Amino acid sequence: MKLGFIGTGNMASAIMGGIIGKKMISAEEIIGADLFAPGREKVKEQFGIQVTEKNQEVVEKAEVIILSVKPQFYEDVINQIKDCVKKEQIIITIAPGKTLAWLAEKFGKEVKIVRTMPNTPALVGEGMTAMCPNEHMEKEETEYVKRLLESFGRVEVVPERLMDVVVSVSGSSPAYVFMMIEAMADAAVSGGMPRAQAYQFAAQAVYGSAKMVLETAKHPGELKDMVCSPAGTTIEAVRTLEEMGFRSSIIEAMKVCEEVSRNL
Ligand SMILES: NC(=O)C1=CN([C@@H]2O[C@H](COP(=O)(O)OP(=O)(O)OC[C@H]3O[C@@H](n4cnc5c(N)ncnc54)[C@H](O)[C@@H]3O)[C@@H](O)[C@H]2O)C=CC1
Ligand SMILES: O=C(O)[C@@H]1CCC=N1
Repeated sequence: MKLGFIGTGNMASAIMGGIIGKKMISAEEIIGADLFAPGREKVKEQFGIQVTEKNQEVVEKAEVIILSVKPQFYEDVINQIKDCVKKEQIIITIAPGKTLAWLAEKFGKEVKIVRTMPNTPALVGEGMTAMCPNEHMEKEETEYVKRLLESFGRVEVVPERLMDVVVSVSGSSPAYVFMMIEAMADAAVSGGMPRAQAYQFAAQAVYGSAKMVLETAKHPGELKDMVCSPAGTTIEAVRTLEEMGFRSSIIEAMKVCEEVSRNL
């Protein structure tokens, strides 16, 4: 087995979908453990991976292990597996707030760890992941993990101090973007557009706008100005958004998100 997951919920499924979809690792070489039987069966059926109820079995069989349980369960899981983890295995963490220092203390021995923060667009190969290897990772091992993570989107190695910011700007942000798409579609429905069509229009507009930011390297403000014709429709929408605190509500929400991550 090349890859193992402890916890086969939303984020693990998104990563599995991305990795298998890009043929980076085949489903037969992936094993996942979950306490919850229907959760295990779901990924077995959806992706064709091997599943087990025993976390230790994942550690016995996999070369790279992703700890994909909620942060609150990290300590229990680490206590369960730490004695079976071998020196050459690589542990990837995806939980907010769980620092490399905390992880090292909980494992209590030399373990290769890469702290990461992915996001659910991994499922469609458009994830954004930050990674931060510990001191026991060799250069080639870090490169291998980076390639693995790149199979489901973009990856950046960042200093660990930025990890809580990453949670708010990319780990959690798909939720805010989905809310915006939902709200945009609701307004379009209110204007008479059928709902399915409204989601398509709203989502494609968000997707295309994001692509413009990434591909033109222009300042987002300049791209916004390009849409606003004098005395036109858009500038009135922009004025209303400013009046309703659109940008400050996003900034404030993200500061709270960052703070929660720091304290988990
Ligand atoms: N959902 C997201 O968008 C993102 C989640 N994350 C992180 O990913 C991790 C997992 O989050 P989700 O997938 O959203 O949660 P989830 O609740 O969908 O999945 C967690 C899974 O772990 C299982 N589980 C709980 N205790 C276990 C144990 N002791 N042994 C084995 N399995 C156990 C649960 O049954 C569940 O299926 C969390 O640390 C979260 O912060 C990181 C980035 C994005
Ligand atoms: O909500 C959470 O705690 C996780 C971390 C980033 C996205 N979801």
